[in-house]
Amino acid sequence: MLGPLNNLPANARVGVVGGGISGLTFTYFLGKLRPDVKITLFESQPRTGGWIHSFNTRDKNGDPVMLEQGPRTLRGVSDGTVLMADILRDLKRQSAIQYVRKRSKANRKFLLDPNDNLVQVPNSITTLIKFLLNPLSKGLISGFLGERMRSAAGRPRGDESVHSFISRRFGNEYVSTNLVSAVFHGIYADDVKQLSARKVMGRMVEYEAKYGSILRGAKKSKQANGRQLTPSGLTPLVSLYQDAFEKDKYELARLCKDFGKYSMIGLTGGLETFTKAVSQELIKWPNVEIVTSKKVGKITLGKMSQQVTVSLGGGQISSGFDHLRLTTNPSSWAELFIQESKPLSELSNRATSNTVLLVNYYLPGKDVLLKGQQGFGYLVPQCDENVENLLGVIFDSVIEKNYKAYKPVFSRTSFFRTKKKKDYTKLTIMLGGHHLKYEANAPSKDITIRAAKYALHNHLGISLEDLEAGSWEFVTAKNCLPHFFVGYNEWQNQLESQVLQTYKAKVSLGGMGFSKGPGVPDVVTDAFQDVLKLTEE
Ligand SMILES: Cc1cc2nc3c(=O)[nH]c(=O)nc-3n(C[C@H](O)[C@H](O)[C@H](O)COP(=O)(O)OP(=O)(O)OC[C@H]3O[C@@H](n4cnc5c(N)ncnc54)[C@H](O)[C@@H]3O)c2cc1C
Ligand SMILES: C=CC1=C(C)c2cc3[nH]c(cc4nc(cc5[nH]c(cc1n2)c(C)c5CCC(=O)O)C(CCC(=O)O)=C4C)c(C)c3C=C
Repeated sequence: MLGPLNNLPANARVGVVGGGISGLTFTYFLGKLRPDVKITLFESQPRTGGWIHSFNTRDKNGDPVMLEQGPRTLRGVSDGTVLMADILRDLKRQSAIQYVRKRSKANRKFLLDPNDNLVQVPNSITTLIKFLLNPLSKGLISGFLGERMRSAAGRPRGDESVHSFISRRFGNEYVSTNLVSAVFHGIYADDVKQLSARKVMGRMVEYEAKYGSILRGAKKSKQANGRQLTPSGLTPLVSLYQDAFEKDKYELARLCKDFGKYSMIGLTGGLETFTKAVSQELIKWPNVEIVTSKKVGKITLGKMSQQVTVSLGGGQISSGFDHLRLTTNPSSWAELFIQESKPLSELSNRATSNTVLLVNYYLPGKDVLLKGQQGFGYLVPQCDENVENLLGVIFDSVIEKNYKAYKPVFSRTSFFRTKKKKDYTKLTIMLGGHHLKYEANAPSKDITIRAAKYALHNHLGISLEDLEAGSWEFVTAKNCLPHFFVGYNEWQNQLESQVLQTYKAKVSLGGMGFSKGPGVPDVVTDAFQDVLKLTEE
């Protein structure tokens, strides 16, 4: 949240809407910094964790298997990841942390070319040559060579789409539709022609505004900044965290240094290991109450008391909050604000979101991915014909097999060799996203699994026999990602200021739609920053 927030009075009551990682970490930071504050967290589902869902099931042989039905990895170079690792250490769960090295096979990413072949995103001279020879690279060399010379005069005053921005800077539309669109499928499940350049590539937009070119800006800012660390080896935000919680500087500096070297971080048992550990901790705290299976409805502000009330369905209400934190998807807020302010509710109506169809495939006893296919997974650009509405496929088994256990120097290492696990294939096929906007209803489970099989057979050459021999799971992640439309930042500022005004700075906005980015580390950082604002003296 960009705006200022009121300081919490002593013994204040705070409500938190949403028990995903945003709501849980907000509650954790606040409950720890201010034990006098009584916090109630409301979650509409029977479980906490939100989109973080490591689903424990059994394969066809009855053996246990964990399938990620949401996020699975965290950026290494990220303050939020450092904060999460430190929380795990506090909860004595740091042994769950694992990482992927930058040079690991699991860090190889592929794109699907128009002939349904995988082409590797370059990480060496050989892969660069292959990549440049692929039809997907059309316009890339000329685009790059001319980028510095290309005038910024056509720059619009306001926002524009990612497609428009990239096409202007690279002097053709191919770079956007063939390459950039694939990357944005793998973060926002969205269409480059509908995504806000300012929201999702703000830094590049700033480079153009300041230096007239993305490449010139990137060079200048690299020379100027690098990764900024304080003299103690902490980033500015981790330094604030260290100060707020009186943490050991050296241990945090070690995390910042180590994680900066890793391409991604995961957790044994899946990312839900984190949200479960935090939930289990919070239920022990006397100042925290977690209320599950309760959907927050309308939010109102008492005229006399100036305290916030929420309705919980069936005529139930919960009142007397000095502050309410919203961490849910902005596309559901119009109905929350309707009773307090119609204009605010109407403004919220502008928010929409994307739905992802998620299919998990698990085959025990065999790795069906070829040697050249071993990597993180592949993404599908918008230029591909793509009858399946595929966004991309993640190769979970490759990631899992290439994880290394994170062992800080001061922890004890095991001298016992771990037993070699049996081979297997685990893939997550992600479909839908913006492609679904043109369909009246999301396709059924059967149709979606059939589309996933078709894609795996055609793109990876997996035999129909192996596909039939595996276990299949399907989940519709309905409205799981905010749609960052052109003009989003302006809308966000407007909505924030109207919320602050309407609810007298007693309601704050967090979660994916209001953090710096949509990733797990971003929402955790955002939760911490807003807790600081509420508790600063
Ligand atoms: C398919 C997919 C893959 C992803 N992959 C990655 C990845 O690899 N790396 C990464 O960093 N990020 C990834 N993300 C993003 C990541 O999932 C989010 O950053 C994170 O889960 C956001 O957490 P949250 O708490 O803000 O929101 P949510 O997880 O959406 O939690 C919100 C909670 O609020 C509850 N709720 C909703 N309405 C109400 C109401 N009215 N009253 C009470 N409760 C309510 C919901 O049930 C939910 O539990 C991915 C997202 C998706 C969908
Ligand atoms: C290469 C295959 C990938 C597919 C398929 C994919 C699908 C997918 N991802 C999201 C949402 C997010 N992904 C994020 C990070 C991320 N995703 C991939 C690759 C694929 N994603 C990589 C290599 C990474 C970076 C590594 C990591 O940070 O984990 C993020 C976080 C972005 C951030 O800034 O931190 C999100 C969010 C969706 C919705 C999706 C469905 C198609």
